Amino acid sequence: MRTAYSVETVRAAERELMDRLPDGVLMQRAAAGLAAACADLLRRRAPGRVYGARVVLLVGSGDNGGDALYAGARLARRGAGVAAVLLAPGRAHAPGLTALLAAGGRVADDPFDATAAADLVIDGITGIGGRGGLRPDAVPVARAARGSGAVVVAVDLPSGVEAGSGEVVGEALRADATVTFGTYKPAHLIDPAREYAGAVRLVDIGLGAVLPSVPELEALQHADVARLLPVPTGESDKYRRGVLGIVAGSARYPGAAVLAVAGALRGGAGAVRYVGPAGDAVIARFPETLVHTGPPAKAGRVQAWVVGPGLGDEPGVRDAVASDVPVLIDADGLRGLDAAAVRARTAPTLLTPHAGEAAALLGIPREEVESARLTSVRELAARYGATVLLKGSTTLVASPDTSEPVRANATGTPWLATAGSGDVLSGLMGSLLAAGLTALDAGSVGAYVHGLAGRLAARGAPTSAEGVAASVPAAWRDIASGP
Ligand SMILES: NC(=O)C1=CN([C@@H]2O[C@H](COP(=O)(O)OP(=O)(O)OC[C@H]3O[C@@H](n4cnc5c(N)ncnc54)[C@H](OP(=O)(O)O)[C@@H]3O)[C@@H](O)[C@H]2O)[C@@H](O)CC1
Ligand SMILES: [K+]
Repeated sequence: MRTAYSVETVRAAERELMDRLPDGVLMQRAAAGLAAACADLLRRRAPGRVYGARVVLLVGSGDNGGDALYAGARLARRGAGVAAVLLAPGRAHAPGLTALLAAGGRVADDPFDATAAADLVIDGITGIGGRGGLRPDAVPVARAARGSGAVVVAVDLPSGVEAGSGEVVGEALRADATVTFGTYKPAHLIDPAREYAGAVRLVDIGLGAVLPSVPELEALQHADVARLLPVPTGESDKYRRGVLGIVAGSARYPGAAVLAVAGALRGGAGAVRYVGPAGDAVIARFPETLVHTGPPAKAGRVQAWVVGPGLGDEPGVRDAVASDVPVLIDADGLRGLDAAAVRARTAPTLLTPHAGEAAALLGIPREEVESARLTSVRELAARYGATVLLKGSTTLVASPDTSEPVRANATGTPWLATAGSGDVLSGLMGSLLAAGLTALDAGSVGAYVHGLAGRLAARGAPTSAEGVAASVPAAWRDIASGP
């Protein structure tokens, strides 16, 4: 599990730890880890060593620049040629600068000449103290660094991203790798910032001992998902594995029903009951489906419902919402959803909007959701008293219980942005709900498996929703077989 804490929590923990340690110890730990990571990266590039490599430090006015200066001093002591570009010359971290100069480093005469010749650039412009994207004076230098062909290593965070939300307002410096300290921050797990960070390495500075036990955000990894995937036992029959009811499809969109059923069957449901007007299309593709044409309430026993994919104006949402089993509501099911009725439910509810649907539910413009995804998913969960999965390049899943961390999933691929892929995801998560996973687990495990299936189906080329569904077993096997 990767866990992330808010900037406020990180700062409080750092204060507590600093009180127990001699001055400067934390920054030295950070700089040592940063220098070691940079040395690794230099060794992987021609000429394959630290000695003689050209390293440029981009140094802002805070401690993030201090980390860069001390790491630069360590690399200079190992024979690298280190030049510091001071973006706020009078305010650069003074002891760090002294250490760099004492180790044989220098201040760059011209930032553009220095970056053009660099093998490696260490971005120490801003870390958790940065606000509002790169400032205008930093932008040309950052662009020159990015365009230089040097490896760019971000200190703690790519400068210009919002540490606590993963937003990027204005310009940020895209890194090949990021070295962070003590704990991940939300920006390492949430797009678009996550994407700016490149490969993230976490350096232990002893913060774990003083961080609260519950993080703000977490991202499941293979081993976590493997533990949560339902596995049938000798005693399992179809009811124990979970019967999922699906209310989906319409005369106009029969395919959505077929794809939701495809996702559900690959998600391990013991049986799938389909309710709606697309029964013929469903049976033609999946003859094992139990088809029902009346209202959902009369369809027979299920352990969970999925309602909404391709539903158009077909009825059925109210029946599912009124049921006493877990319900997943997606797509057309979310239109005009009655918040009071959802809040009154006694069994778990999982809402799975994309940004546009989330915006409609919140009554705000889509761009506002896109730019504040963490806040939006939490707000929706609170308003509806439901678990909410907000789709996107990083999917976020929030429980209405605010003591639970929000889950972030980044296994997806842009190739998943294809018609019907969301219908497959609904069925898959519905199966997991029917198998007894909590809404938070069903949402985050479903998103993880679906994202991986998308990658396996695409392998760098376009794929279809059917292809994604067909790749779910391979993704499942990959996860279950361990790291
Ligand atoms: N605390 C610890 O124990 C440890 C902390 N560590 C390290 O400290 C970092 C946090 O340091 P920090 O708090 O000094 O803030 P930091 O990220 O350097 O930036 C703030 C400075 O930048 C400025 N500035 C703001 N926005 C800007 C912008 N858009 N563009 C340009 N400039 C901007 C702002 O100045 P001002 O607004 O006054 O002009 C302010 O001076 C953390 O990320 C980690 O790397 C590690 O050593 C481990 C131990
Ligand atoms: K940085």
